[in-house]
Amino acid sequence: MAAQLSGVWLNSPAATLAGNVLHSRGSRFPSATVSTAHTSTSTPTIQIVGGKNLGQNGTESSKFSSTLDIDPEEFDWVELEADLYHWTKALRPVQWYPGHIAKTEKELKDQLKLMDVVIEVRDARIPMSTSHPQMGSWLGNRKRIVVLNREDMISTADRNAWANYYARLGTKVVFSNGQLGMGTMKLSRLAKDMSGGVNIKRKAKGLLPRPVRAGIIGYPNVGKSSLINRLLKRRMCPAAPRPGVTRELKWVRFGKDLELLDSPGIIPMRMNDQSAAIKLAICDDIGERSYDFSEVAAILVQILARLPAVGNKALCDRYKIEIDGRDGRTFVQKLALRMFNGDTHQAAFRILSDFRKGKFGWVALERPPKS
Ligand SMILES: Nc1nc2c(ncn2[C@@H]2O[C@H](COP(=O)(O)OP(=O)(O)OP(=O)(O)O)[C@@H](O)[C@H]2O)c(=O)[nH]1
Repeated sequence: MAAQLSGVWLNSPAATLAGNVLHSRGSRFPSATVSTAHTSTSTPTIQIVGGKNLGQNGTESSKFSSTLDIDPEEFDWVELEADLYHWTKALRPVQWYPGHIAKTEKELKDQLKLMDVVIEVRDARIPMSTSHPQMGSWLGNRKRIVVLNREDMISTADRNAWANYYARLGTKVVFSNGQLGMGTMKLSRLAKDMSGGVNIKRKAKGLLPRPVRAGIIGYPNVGKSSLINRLLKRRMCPAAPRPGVTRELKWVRFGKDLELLDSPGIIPMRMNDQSAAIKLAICDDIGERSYDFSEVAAILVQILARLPAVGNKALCDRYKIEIDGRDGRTFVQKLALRMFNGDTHQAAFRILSDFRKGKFGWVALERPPKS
């Protein structure tokens, strides 16, 4: 079954960035060579820069030109995941399970029987980490649509990879932008089409037709309420840039033939997968009290340094700090010393918020398994 895709295929800055920086094929992890090749003494002041400006004196670009010589499509995501597993093992575990989530989980299970179709919203940057491990058993054979929201925050190549993956699985997928509304009409049409059988059965029993009921569920902060608000063109559900804003389940009507359930974000009681937990923290999809900013930013630096669409060079260009091998912790400390009077929390916050704002280009932190 072909994947269902929303209309707009964006040429993201990440794709452009990757296109601009692909020089040649070379070592698999060129980043390791950079720290020994560069000395920091040539950087007089720290300055945040964006775009393609390669440095204050124009020479740094050549020193770092070898950091991105890997074909993004050849990148070994499995190896990155394996490293991420080891990096996160030593850290304090990230756990977040506020009381309202336990309550929601229970209520959602009760409401499931009312739903004709379940719309599972995920963060397009981390579709695997925003997939609840128990979702399959809760839903059983229920009709399901997977929504990859925040499509604006990934590259075209990321999007194509996920679209192909879901097409292979035969899963209905819609890419959406909950801020601007892209994909929402497609989603409502698909929900109605998939549930058309409900009213055929009702008619056969002599019952009047009723609106199709679609439950919108997913991790915190992935954009569930925003999608509903965009569809309704009204702010019916609370939405804000932090996890845990929606606290109550709420059915709202869209036209005469669709009802949507907005629900608070759910997350496993115990996050066994700490790589996923760190990615949730990086993407701001988990309460910020649950993690240490410096640790999470250090891991983010290590991930970004490895990603072909970002690499050491983008980090160095932005902060005018070289990365020592793959040591994100030292990078955060150096940034703290240079810009924030030694305050690593502030330095970490800057790196995380730069990533969340797309200052390194729009890149996904996950790609689907190859087969
Ligand atoms: N860039 C971008 N931001 C989005 C998108 N969708 C939603 N947002 C933003 O993400 C934040 C969270 O959106 P919400 O709709 O509150 O998320 P939620 O899933 O309902 O969150 P909970 O209440 O925690 O369950 C808001 O600041 C939205 O403006 C999108 O597609 N792209």
